[in-house]
Amino acid sequence: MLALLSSQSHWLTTEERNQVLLDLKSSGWSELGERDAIYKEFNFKNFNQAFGFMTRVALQAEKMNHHPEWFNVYSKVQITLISHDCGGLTKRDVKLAQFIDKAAASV
Ligand SMILES: C[C@H](O)[C@H](O)[C@H]1CNC2=NC(N)=NC(=O)C2=N1
Repeated sequence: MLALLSSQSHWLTTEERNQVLLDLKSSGWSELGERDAIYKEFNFKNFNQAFGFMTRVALQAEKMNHHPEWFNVYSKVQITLISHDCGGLTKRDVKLAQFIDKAAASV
């Protein structure tokens, strides 16, 4: 059962987690205090760019069946990533965060 759980949830080992958090923090993500989640704010030139970015992220999220918590006003997009089924940060969050950074860089 434990093996099943860990393979389904893609938990990070402590070592992976430390390395990954270091990388994510250097690219502007931060750890949330109240939950085991990561957060980043993106600012674009206008709504069109912000929503184009969100569209690309949405398609990837649907493909991964892993969806962001996000908030958009005009050119600003605030994103929180957490694996709800696990109640914490997993490899799926890391993978989506990396996709999100690439998508934001290519706007
Ligand atoms: C039923 C469906 O598989 C689940 O609700 C998925 C959808 N997307 C999800 N996204 C995130 N971030 N966490 C989840 O636990 C999650 N669960």
